[in-house]
Amino acid sequence: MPPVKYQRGEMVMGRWPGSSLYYEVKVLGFDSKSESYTVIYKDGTELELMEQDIKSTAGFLSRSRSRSRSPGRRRSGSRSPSRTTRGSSRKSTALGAYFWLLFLPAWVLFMILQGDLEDPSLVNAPPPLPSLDSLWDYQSFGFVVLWIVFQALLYILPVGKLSEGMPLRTGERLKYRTNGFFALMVTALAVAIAVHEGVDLTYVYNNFLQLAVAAFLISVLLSCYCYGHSRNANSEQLALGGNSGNVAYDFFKGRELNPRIKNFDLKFFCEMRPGLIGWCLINFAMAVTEMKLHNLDSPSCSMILVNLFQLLYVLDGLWNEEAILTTMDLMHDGFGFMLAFGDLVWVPFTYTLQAFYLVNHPNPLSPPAAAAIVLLKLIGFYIFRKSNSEKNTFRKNPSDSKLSCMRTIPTATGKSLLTSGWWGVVRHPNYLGDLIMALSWSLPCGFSHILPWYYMIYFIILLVHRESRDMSECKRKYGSAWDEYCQTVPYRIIPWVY
Ligand SMILES: NC(=O)C1=CN([C@@H]2O[C@H](COP(=O)(O)OP(=O)(O)OC[C@H]3O[C@@H](n4cnc5c(N)ncnc54)[C@H](OP(=O)(O)O)[C@@H]3O)[C@@H](O)[C@H]2O)C=CC1
Ligand SMILES: CC(C)CCC[C@@H](C)[C@H]1CC=C2C3=C(CC[C@@]21C)[C@@]1(C)CC[C@H](O)C(C)(C)[C@@H]1CC3
Repeated sequence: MPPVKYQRGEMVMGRWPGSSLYYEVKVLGFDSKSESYTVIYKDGTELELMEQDIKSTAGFLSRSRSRSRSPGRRRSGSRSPSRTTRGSSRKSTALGAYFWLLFLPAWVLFMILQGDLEDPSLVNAPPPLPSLDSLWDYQSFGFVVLWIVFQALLYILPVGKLSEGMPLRTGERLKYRTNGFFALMVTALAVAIAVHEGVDLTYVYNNFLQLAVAAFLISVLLSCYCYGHSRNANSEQLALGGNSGNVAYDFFKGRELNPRIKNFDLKFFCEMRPGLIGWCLINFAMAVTEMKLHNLDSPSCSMILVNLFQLLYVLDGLWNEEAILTTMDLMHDGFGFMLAFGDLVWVPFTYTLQAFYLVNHPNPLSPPAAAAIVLLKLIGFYIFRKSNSEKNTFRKNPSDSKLSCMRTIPTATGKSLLTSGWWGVVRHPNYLGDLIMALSWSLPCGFSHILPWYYMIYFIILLVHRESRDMSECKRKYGSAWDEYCQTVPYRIIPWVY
């Protein structure tokens, strides 16, 4: 056996995988079987490196001093060592951010205006633009602020469990008040009382655009606040992806991983409360509007299905609120415009488009068609729930007795990867279940227009992109163990297809 060149605890220069950049790392150990060193970077990333990817610090520094930044502080897009490539990739990253900052709000505006048309066919696109002053309404803004404050009050109530998040780079675990289900129940009660007292929910349908504009303004203010807040954050509190140094890009992606006002976690709150619960309230308001507009005694079958399916999705998310703590957004993404806008505008005002569409575009369903759609929803829900629960239980306690018969692959980080159960079928079984459910949400709206299929199309793009992002992230984290997992489980989302 060759002698071990670098000793445990020694500071050396480690090559960042896939690049020719070297950073200062600490040697944690040597595995004689794979002949690789486990090293830890300054930002807490642990990787396995071969000897040829390591250089002694003394020899290296004399040659190049300037390359010793930790990867966490690297400019994004700087994987290539060449200056010109770095410059141009930073420029395109910034351009991309400007594009999304303009495109996303414009897209929501387009969808709402298009959905409002009597015939929302693409041949009638683009819809006429409303006047600027008709977009702003004090009352709508007031309602949105009230809604968020109400949800924030429910969130801080000392009711429900205090759950621990995944360990941060510092090893610290943040605490989260997981009382989302309670918040939904109290909100449902408050809405029931309001309707009983004569509050007219058709207001939501009639002022849908103004409410969306108000939520958009709040998301912009919130993103600005978070960007400012991140200026006081230390490097360990910053997300790995949102610190390129380019203002537009960092504003969009979010610099700080877990911005908090005392114990109030802005990312967790926004992702799980105002938008998600607002989605159910808006759907319900659409059902009420449909009844009023068409003089119905009850909402149409399609409207009931869309309402119940999406309500089940939100109920499930809030019931298993703790599981969000092991998702990519909570563990890795910064909180910036993308998530603030996504949570406060995108979710409540575009995920409700099917219900919004059905108000003026009824689609009668035969009982067998309705039964088939319900069955599809249940299959999707089963796969989604089982796979998310398997992963969450495993991440919380890998030796949980419920998982004793599961096969796993160990990784250098100490975490293992599940290779049986749903995670042995495809690499993202939770996405598969989610996509089947998305299909069941669009089917009740029929095939006359593409608008109610928008969610399905968007969701395929989102999840395919998320999957490849997660793949690179896992490859970075787990190295060869991830390759082994990919060989064992060759399909990404759909068995034998993709
Ligand atoms: N309705 C909507 O708009 C959206 C819904 N979603 C849903 O949210 C849920 C969460 O999604 P998301 O955060 O994207 O991804 P996942 O919940 O799938 O989390 C991915 C992480 O899981 C861990 N992991 C991957 N493979 C394995 C394995 N074999 N064994 C154990 N752990 C593994 C890795 O993290 P690590 O190893 O570090 O623990 C990986 O980074 C999904 O159900 C998705 O469908 C997502 C986006 C939008
Ligand atoms: C604006 C962009 C184009 C896209 C923004 C994406 C966000 C809207 C989504 C990113 C991950 C999400 C999750 C849920 C809602 C949508 C966002 C915020 C989720 C809370 C929905 C309910 C589920 O049960 C869940 C698993 C808890 C979801 C977690 C991810």
